[in-house]
Amino acid sequence: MTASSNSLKVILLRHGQSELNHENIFCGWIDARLTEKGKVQARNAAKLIQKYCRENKVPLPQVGYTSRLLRTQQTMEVMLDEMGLKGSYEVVPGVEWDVEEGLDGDIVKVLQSWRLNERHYGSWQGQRKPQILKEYGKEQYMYIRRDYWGKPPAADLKREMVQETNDAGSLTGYEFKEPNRHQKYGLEEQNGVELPDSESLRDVVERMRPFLTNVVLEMAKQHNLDSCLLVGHGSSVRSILKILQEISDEEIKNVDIPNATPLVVELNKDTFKFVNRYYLDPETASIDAEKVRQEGFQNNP
Ligand SMILES: O=C(O)[C@H](O)COP(=O)(O)O
Repeated sequence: MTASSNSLKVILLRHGQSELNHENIFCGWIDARLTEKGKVQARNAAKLIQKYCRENKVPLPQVGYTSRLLRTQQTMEVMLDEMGLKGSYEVVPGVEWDVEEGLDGDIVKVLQSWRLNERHYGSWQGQRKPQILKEYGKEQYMYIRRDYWGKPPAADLKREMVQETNDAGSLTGYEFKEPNRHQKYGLEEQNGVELPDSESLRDVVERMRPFLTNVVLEMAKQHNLDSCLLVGHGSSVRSILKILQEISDEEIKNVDIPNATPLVVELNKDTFKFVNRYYLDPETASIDAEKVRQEGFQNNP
């Protein structure tokens, strides 16, 4: 794909396959790690980005973004390693960042925000998708997974989520639980951030928008960036696309995001208006996106 000149290339991708993706279990804010396949996917994504940047004379990203969840950080680490780059990681608890801070040419500044986290899947987190499908039926299952307003039942934070140090088995029948929030999100708590116990896609768009506007696009403007690299999740990438491309509430229902295939969103450098969007491996993306949509309807992938 030939990039248009003088546009900002937001290189977006969902993390590589995680342990829970592999098990067909709803993950959300559970801090799953990448599988070996997920790491290989991340390495391949880096090679696609290097090829794209070389062929289009686009500088490799100087700024990167991940969520606060391990699977996006691991994906970023593998990709930067593959590109021969070093990353300097910093958590941004709010929606302000000193965009005038200089960039070090040899180091990629990687900002990490809870606002890039996957949607919170509420009480569905840790549950097997085929089981939830059976319990809720196809219509409700897909409404909650893909409709803009679909929202899972809230997690009982008093039980599933506070993972004490000696977590002797699950009190809720869950095999997996979120990490203890006071440990994982201490910075956010100190900044008075209220973290969710269940989210619709709309909720994700609302918490994503200020970070995109005040940090991601401001950084691009301040440093006249040609590209930036953002590693998110299925629903957080859908939210970013909805905002940048102004996709309707109806149309976003049909968007599924595959693991680890880079998606370039080109924006006008002056107005940040949407110009174009394309996968760097469209065939693989189309096949894998359909597999994502079908999760739960078949046994483990
Ligand atoms: O959090 C997860 O389990 C997945 O990223 C959600 O996947 P889905 O929204 O495609 O079911």
